[in-house]
Amino acid sequence: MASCAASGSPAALSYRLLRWRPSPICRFSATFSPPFSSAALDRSRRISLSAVCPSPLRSNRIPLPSPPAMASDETLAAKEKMGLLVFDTEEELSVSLAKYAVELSEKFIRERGAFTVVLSGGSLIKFLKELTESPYSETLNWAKWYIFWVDERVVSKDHEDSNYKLAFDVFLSKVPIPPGQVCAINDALSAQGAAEDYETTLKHLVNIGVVVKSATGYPRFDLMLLGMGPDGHIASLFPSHPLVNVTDKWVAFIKDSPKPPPERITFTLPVINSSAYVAMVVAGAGKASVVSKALGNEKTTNVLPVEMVSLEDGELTWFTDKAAVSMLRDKLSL
Ligand SMILES: O=C1O[C@H](COP(=O)(O)O)[C@@H](O)[C@H](O)[C@H]1O
Repeated sequence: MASCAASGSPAALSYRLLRWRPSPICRFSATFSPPFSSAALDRSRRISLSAVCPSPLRSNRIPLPSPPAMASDETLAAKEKMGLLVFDTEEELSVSLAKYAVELSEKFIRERGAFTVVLSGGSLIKFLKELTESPYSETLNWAKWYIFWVDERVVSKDHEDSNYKLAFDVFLSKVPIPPGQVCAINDALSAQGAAEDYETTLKHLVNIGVVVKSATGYPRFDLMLLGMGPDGHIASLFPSHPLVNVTDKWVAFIKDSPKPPPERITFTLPVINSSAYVAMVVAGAGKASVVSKALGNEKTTNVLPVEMVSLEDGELTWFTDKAAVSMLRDKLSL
């Protein structure tokens, strides 16, 4: 079994009694014309907000460009629900991401007594460091957090390639989330076995109400923290790989990942798209051209996995830095 023991804990069982009621999704309704900005926005261009939506969840979001005339209704709807935040520095990005996570943590714990958070590996993890420091390290209700991975490399948990190890070293070892609520893969299994086992664990957590079930029957995580590779991959869903089309599984496995190591497990796209909130955390010039393709308004035929993120009933926010949006900036005249 995947290593989280939440299934047996009394705390987890008590969630069975709680009913999920969808909370109002924060929509970005205010508009402002950027000067291209960043953390300065955080301080000086804060948009006044309605009471239902605390600030970092929707402030400072730069409206994305209008989709092409040929765009489908789905694309249009997805873009309407997207927001883009641009920061001068990675430090400022981390601070804003921490505030965002804190507000969502408070919201979900208040509403249903638990907060389910899905991590990626890679560069995303360094942006969580802020959460391990004061004041968040002391004030957050870590006992109610449940941690999952959107993808994992099929290696032992102490291997340098392990997404679990990366998250543990930088984040999890520094905050008091109960170990039984950290759902890592069973690293003794094959790729297929680990994917099936992780899905079984998720199904159990859905059954006992720790993880919410979406209207379409997939697990609906409260917050998914995604990274994006320079090729436009998210999780272990790679461009042109058949895994991007899988809809009959929650967790799939791959043995020919173009990025090493080759064996991995990954949430499928419908699980990602069932999330309540997704933060797409992308920094650095190496990702500028893919950011430009994903967020620009040109019509292209080769749709990248990152462009397939289109939440059913949730809110997607891009947390970026200036370097990552450098090519988009020209297109948008920011
Ligand atoms: O292999 C992976 O890559 C992506 C992107 O990583 P990054 O270092 O370019 O941000 C990551 O999101 C994923 O979890 C990981 O397994």
